[in-house]
Amino acid sequence: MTDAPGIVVTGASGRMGQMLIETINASDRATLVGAIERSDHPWVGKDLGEMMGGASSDVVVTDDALEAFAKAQAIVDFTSPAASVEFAGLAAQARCVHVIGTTGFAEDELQKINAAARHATIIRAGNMSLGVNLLVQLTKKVAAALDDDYDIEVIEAHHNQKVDAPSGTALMLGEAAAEGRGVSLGEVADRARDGITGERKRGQIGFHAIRGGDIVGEHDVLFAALGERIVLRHVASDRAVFARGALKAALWGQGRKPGEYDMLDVLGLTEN
Ligand SMILES: NC(=O)C1=CN([C@@H]2O[C@H](COP(=O)(O)OP(=O)(O)OC[C@H]3O[C@@H](n4cnc5c(N)ncnc54)[C@H](OP(=O)(O)O)[C@@H]3O)[C@@H](O)[C@H]2O)C=CC1
Ligand SMILES: O=C(O)C1=N[C@H](C(=O)O)C[C@H](O)C1
Repeated sequence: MTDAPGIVVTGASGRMGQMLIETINASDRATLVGAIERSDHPWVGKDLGEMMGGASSDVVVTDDALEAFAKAQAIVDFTSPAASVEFAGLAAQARCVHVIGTTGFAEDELQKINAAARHATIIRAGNMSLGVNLLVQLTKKVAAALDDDYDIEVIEAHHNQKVDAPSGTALMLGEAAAEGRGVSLGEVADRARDGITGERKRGQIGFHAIRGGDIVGEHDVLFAALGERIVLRHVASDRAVFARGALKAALWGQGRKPGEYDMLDVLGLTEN
């Protein structure tokens, strides 16, 4: 018998799903107790270890999320917005901590997650790495120190399988810059330049998305003024940084009261 919390990974066959499973299996602080895939997925009903190309394991991949969640203390979920909204309801029913790494949510989906957090402990962040969360705080500080003479642009690069843009991280960085400046991101964001756009408007925060090859995740926040530029940069070269953050979040959430938290809370980086 062990005190290590039992964790279920959703989207087990995905890029992050497999990385999370390896990270949990390598840890002595948590135990993998379930793996979820959609009902029509070829892994369902099969041994997880074998599906990942290794030795057989104690876990059989299932499409019955509620049954799996009922045996767990935490769910780690990097899937799709629609799936994460559904899992939030089920995790709340099962009284599990729900760690959400999924990005690309629409406003109404975020509201549903927020509603689930009235009954459940949810930790959601568009990027679970320590480095990006530090960059978020730095971005806020630099934006607060500079005026609108400094044009802010957020540039992100990802692999060619990514389906959402701007990335969740780029939006976190844009929010941090807007907060530092004391403005609402919704009012100053410029997410699509094409054709005769006219001159850049003072105070805008621009977003640019590069997609290619196997780029894991790269983010620059550019502050450009007359005669100088400041660039804050994070480069992820291994998805393990996200998986380690997600596992840390699942452990941090144990015994925490219901509510929606983020990685700044988990990492103790929230400013008073
Ligand atoms: N917050 C962070 O630190 C990070 C966030 N991400 C985000 O995580 C998400 C996943 O990324 P990635 O792993 O690269 O994507 P993948 O497409 O490789 O994996 C997603 C997995 O989720 C599964 N899935 C989707 N819907 C369901 C469902 N209803 N039930 C069960 N499984 C489902 C997919 O199955 P199927 O193939 O059948 O659709 C797939 O196996 C993205 O939103 C990405 O932006 C990624 C890295 C870091
Ligand atoms: O889809 C990805 O791969 C990533 N998604 C996250 C995002 O949207 O920012 C985090 C990371 O950059 C990788």
